[in-house]
Amino acid sequence: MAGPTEDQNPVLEIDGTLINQTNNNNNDSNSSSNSKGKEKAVVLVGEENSQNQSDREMASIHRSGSRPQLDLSKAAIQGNFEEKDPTILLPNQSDDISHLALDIGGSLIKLVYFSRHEDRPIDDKRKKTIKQRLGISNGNRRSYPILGGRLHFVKFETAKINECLDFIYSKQLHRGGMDSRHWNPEAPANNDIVIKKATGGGAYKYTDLFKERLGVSLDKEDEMDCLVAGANFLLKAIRHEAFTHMEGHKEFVQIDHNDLFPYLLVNVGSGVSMIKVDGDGKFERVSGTNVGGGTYWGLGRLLTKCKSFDELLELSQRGDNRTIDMLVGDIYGGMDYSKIGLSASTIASSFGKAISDKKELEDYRPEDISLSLLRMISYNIGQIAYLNALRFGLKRIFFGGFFIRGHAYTMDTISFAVHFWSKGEAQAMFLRHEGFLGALGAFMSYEKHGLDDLMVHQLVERFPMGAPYTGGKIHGPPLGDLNEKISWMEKFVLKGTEITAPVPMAPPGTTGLGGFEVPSSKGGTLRSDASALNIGVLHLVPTLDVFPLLADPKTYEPNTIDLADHSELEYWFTVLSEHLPDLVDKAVASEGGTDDAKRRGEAFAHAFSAHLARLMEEPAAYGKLGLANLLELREECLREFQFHDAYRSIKQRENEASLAVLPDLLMELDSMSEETRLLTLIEGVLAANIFDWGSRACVDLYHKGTIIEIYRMSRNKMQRPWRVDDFDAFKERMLGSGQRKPHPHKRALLFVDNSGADIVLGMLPLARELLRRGTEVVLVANSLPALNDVTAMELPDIVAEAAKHCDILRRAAEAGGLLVDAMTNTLDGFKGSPPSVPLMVVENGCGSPCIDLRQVSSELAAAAKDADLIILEGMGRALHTNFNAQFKCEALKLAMVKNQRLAEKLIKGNIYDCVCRYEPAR
Ligand SMILES: CC(C)(COP(=O)(O)O)[C@@H](O)C(=O)NCCC(=O)O
Ligand SMILES: [Mn+2]
Repeated sequence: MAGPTEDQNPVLEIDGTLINQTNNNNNDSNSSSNSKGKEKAVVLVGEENSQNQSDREMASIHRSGSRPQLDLSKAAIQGNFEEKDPTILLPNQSDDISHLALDIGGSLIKLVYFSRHEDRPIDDKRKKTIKQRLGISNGNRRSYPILGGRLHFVKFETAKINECLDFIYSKQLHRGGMDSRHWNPEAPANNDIVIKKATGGGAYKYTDLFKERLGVSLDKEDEMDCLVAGANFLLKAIRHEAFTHMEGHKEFVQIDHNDLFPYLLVNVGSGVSMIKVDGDGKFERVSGTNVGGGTYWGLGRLLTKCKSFDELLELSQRGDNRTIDMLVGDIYGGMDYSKIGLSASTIASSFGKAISDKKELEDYRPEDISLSLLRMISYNIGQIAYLNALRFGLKRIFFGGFFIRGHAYTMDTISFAVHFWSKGEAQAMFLRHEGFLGALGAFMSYEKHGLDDLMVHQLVERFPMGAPYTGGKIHGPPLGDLNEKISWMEKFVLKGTEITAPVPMAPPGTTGLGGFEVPSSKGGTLRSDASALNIGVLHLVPTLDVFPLLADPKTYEPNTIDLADHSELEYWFTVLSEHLPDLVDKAVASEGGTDDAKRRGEAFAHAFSAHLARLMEEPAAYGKLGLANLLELREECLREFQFHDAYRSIKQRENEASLAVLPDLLMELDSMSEETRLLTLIEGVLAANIFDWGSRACVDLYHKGTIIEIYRMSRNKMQRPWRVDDFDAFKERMLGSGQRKPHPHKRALLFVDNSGADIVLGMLPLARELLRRGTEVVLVANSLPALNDVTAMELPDIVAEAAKHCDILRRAAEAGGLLVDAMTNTLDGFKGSPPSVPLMVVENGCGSPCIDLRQVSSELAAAAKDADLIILEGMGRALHTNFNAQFKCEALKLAMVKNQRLAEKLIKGNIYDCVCRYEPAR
């Protein structure tokens, strides 16, 4: 396995005698007080050892445990229908508010429920002023309450309906909250009759049981209506919902919303329905077959004595159908029937060998019987589906229903049949939420819930760990609190395999040439919840938007590195695994190092490792996987175990130390010519980007020397040309050439990265230069913490501190609403100047070191409208993601590459090389 190598060969060397001197003097920020200019700038980074009281007491950020609910301050609005994104808020209600719909089938109960977790609103002045400044109106899009919350998918065996009822009860999903038609937040929780939407035969069969046990009346919805509504919703709203599966290879299909209809929906449950879908609510059941999942299970049970569907499926993994199926080769003496295109291995007759053999049932292996049966039924469904697609001229066929269960072999077999009969013209596609179409459709039948209006960028899928149900499969009673979640995690770890063991999936080539080979994953056991783990919780975040300056959102791909390449996946898997112990230490320290924090730290490590293991086994398990997703998953996992900001004290210390040397740096900059200053500023950004606690090589450096050494050395390494060096083009745009003086940019969006030197000594001075030139500056920072990245919440204080030493920053921050009280006593002598262009701060909508510009905060989208320059800074935002992104306006991508492998791969360079990529407007 390839592993990180850069720390064995560090290219960056620290000179002088202080290299091995452990820097314990964390408070030594005064050592810079006499320094002038960059050579003497002293900023200290210490060991992570002095978690002091004030750190612990620092106000923690109370946000959603997951993707930020971006408009928390509006939470108080409560149903003002004029607002763009009004939220439903129950006063005095601080817990989850939940709603549900059910699909009660013959074998499984599928439950979709919604929870709205109420976050404590933050009194964030920045938000109010930024909204005013940017003129974010709350006008148009919606005229009714919108869901901001989460959609959960859970399933139970119908035979164990009591477990389902217990679950509903313990989650209080049976209580009020909506009437039969629409959300009704004002409805008293103890309504006498509560009506819940349900579909499937069980909605009739179990009416009384629901009434008796939960006091709930089931409002029946038509099954076909629900299937179609569910499928339409998923195909429109989830980016990586549909995929093809051929010969073990899974590929996600980007569905164009405007070109979705018509399609054939094949729902394979106990029986099979084939539905031609022409639009929302427009469909016709054109065909079906009684040979479906129930047939496989029923016949299989009789023939093999298997106790469950999953057991039967698992058997098939080890089967060889040639012992029981009659093949073309059996008839043609081992030869192909090539004249009509049939290979010797083609099944001529399912179970055909059984007629001629003088064998009894006991003489056949149950494994072979199961496989033969599975292929017979899958081919048959695939073939009938194709014929119906042909009949109506439909290009696309989507297969759903619980028969498929994400089972590689089943999907391959169906795909092969469609491919074979259509001669490659038609394609079978599968849905990640295959089993939940009906339940989702029933949920959608509540009017005016806003779901049908959600766009693909407003849904974020998350994969929680440490809950008793993962991706639809219940593993125990629901958990009341974090403590129970951790206990559950510990139990799982003790048990050993269940959640940490990867799911064995058939490797590529499952069906082999022509789809007629036996499964190649012999001996592997299919986990019963193999498919269940493939879906997470859908977070509905109505305030997310597509970044409007993307040149082409349709072709935009945030990730530079595709982890479908297994060697890449292995490499990054190793990097993240090796970083884990240090991260856990930091996380635990950030919570005061208590026993509780240690326990949570361990649970986090197990949960994250389990995710990594799962993804190593099947990279596409959670949808298309890029490096940005892995890095985000880590942050999400931390938040799930309530580590809100693992690097809080490090960030604070580095900010203070950097702010202490800022005046010297500014003074030095002001003494330079315009041209030298611009170069020094860009150098400064690149050099200061070395302060990155996510890079192993950098963290090793911090342990070897003081920050002044690192910073000085980093700046000394800045000789041009950089590995990617478009500085001259950027300079020409900024300063012109000869007599030509270019017009300044109107508004620049600066996507900032790390705290400390990175923001204070790198990006803020650059922002100041732009302001000085008359360009409005918007600092775009994370909504939630990730590593040592600076957040939008933290920035106003940093700017205010910096503004004490700088009149340009002060006036701009005042104009931008960042400073409420005008300050006096400024140091750099610009008093009496005219009002400044504003300096603003907006949050980007993410809590990750990377940024997916298809899903940003609405305030960033609003700020982007007038921007003509984007500056993306750092490895996460400018290299791992967006390195290849193209924009409608000018873009400058600045980063130091702090990983040897990435440097080689991306820029054919070495660790600590720099990227300064300038791209004119498209
Ligand atoms: C997590 C990061 C993207 C953060 O980098 P940044 O955006 O702060 O420049 C980067 O540190 C990273 O890719 N780290 C993992 C690789 C390594 O340890 O070498
Ligand atoms: Mn960073």
